[in-house]
Amino acid sequence: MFIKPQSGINRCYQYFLSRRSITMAHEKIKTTTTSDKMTTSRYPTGYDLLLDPRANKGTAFSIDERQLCRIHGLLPPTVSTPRLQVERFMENLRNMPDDLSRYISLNALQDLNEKLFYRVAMEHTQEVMPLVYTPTVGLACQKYGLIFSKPKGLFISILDKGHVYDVLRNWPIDDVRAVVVTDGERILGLGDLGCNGMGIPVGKLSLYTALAGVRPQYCLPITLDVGTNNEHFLNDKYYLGLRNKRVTGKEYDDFVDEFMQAIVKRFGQQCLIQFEDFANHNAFRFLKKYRDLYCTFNDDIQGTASVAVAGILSSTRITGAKLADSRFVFYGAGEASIGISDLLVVAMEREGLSAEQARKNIFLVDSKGLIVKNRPAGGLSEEKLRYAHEHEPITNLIDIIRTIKPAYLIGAAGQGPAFTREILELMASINKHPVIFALSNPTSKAECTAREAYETTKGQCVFASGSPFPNVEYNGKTYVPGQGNNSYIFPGIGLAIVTCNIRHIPDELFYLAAKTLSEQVGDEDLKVGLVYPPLEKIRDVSRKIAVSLAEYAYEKNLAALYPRPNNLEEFIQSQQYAVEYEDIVPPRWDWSNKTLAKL
Ligand SMILES: NC(=O)C1=CN([C@@H]2O[C@H](COP(=O)(O)OP(=O)(O)OC[C@H]3O[C@@H](n4cnc5c(N)ncnc54)[C@H](OP(=O)(O)O)[C@@H]3O)[C@@H](O)[C@H]2O)C=CC1
Ligand SMILES: CC(=O)C(=O)O
Ligand SMILES: [Mg+2]
Repeated sequence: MFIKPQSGINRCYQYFLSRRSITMAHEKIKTTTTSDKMTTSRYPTGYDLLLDPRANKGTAFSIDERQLCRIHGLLPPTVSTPRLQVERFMENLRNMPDDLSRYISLNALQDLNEKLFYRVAMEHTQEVMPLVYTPTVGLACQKYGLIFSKPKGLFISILDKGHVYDVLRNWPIDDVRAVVVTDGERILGLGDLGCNGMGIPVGKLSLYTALAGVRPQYCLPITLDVGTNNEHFLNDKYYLGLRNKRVTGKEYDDFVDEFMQAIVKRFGQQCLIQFEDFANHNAFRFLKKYRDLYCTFNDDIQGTASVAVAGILSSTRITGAKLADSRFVFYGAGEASIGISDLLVVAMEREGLSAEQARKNIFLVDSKGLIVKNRPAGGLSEEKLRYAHEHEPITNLIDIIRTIKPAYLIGAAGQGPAFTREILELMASINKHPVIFALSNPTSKAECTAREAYETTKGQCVFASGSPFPNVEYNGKTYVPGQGNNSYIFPGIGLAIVTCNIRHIPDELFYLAAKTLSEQVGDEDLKVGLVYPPLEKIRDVSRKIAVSLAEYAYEKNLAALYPRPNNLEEFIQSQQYAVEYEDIVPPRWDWSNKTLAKL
């Protein structure tokens, strides 16, 4: 496959892409066959086979395969089982000095042997997820200029304006079905990390595969580099992005427009475009602008809404209270909090309230205090205005809680510890089972820790957090904090979309996903405090979410895969990525053509 050179892209990079395109071309042949066997005709042989992450099995190649593929002697003589390979890798991983080293090592494994990487991630999800995702991915983004090794996605810069499609053509796979895109302006709660934000789409798409079984070849991480306002990076010699302040206004908007159109031209209308970690002032605008034109959603607004509402629905099984009778205080009034509030309104409507009545139960707090109609500082966006109360202004969170007396306190401000001992005690004095969600990421930005929440409320609270916390032993009981993170939602949504070609993503899908997720929480989970299913079940949970979304999509004529599979669950399961290595068999002699047959 020939790749047209792009000006400004160095030759090594071109060389890498052309090598990878050969690999991917092989991959394409493989995915269009029903056979589960690899033949030597479809994969590189010799040393090149060991450099192809999709085909490489490392020490698990059998002796026959080694001889057939001319790699005999390139590996030590003992053949490992995949199980032993996983154990060996985990042993090494655990011996590493810190989490950033572990992140780098996992990244390297993904580049070397993709199946082994996903086997490790699937069999050790609890241990590996915090390394490829929050919190470690936050640190990895901050250090991206130092640790970047091989491209895992596309960097499209504002200098490519007018040629975005040409850059997309450099991606060597045509059948891309899911793109996660960021412009790096609001990476977790860490702010503007510019081009270094690439770690986020890469991590999110790894979870598409590890948590839902979306095939990795369908996934494409993209960073739009329009500059950064982060002075630290502008002065950092290792920073890899453009060294200019962010381009804004019409030029930026036109660039994003061009990007959206180019994705459709390159990969088709059904290609999912997940917006991730755009700053507030762009996230809501783009969602409104593109939601009816493209197969797109904003994970920070809609995915987060879905996971939080799932946790809220589960929490009612512990508290016994109806949502309609509960008050909610959100610390933070941005993408996450507004998204959750809007979906919460839908949930309360299902309990019989009108939208207006539901909004009366929801109180948002932003950097200027409680959101009220007669705010002296003014400046309420359209989204905030929906939740503005007729109330006197209050600026202090503890005073707000004292006045509102909420059952739920949900943190998504990205400001770090804000739920003080006094606040947690106050919540416990108002409620038998206060619900405390500390959703901000990474861990350093969480509003409180799991231990602080359980200990201060004497084990009475229902707790979840955006980044994981270890179990807490308190008063002879083990509490298991759930991870209220959109990673419970977006992989299942992605799986439904890529398998059933869902063209469009209405809000209802996020409510459905929340309900389906909450229904997967068992009584035994609730007993230890979990409002989400345990991570070990995540692949099944994601599939269940995908099935319920696909059913809805077929009902509403939104799915383009025809004919509709009779059994959606079986069909979706059959499409999930398998980590088992494929056997390599010699090409068969085709007697009719007297040639070596290609399967
Ligand atoms: N667990 C999960 O799945 C997810 C977690 N998050 C996390 O949530 C956090 C926020 O993300 P997002 O909503 O997208 O960000 P936004 O920038 O959209 O919103 C941040 C909000 O916090 C408010 N805020 C800032 N400082 C304070 C303060 N001192 N007191 C009260 N409010 C304050 C801002 O106020 P103002 O409007 O006045 O500027 C704004 O409303 C991040 O840490 C992110 O990682 C996000 C998505 C998913
Ligand atoms: C989880 C996530 O999407 C965020 O913190 O931005
Ligand atoms: Mg995000």
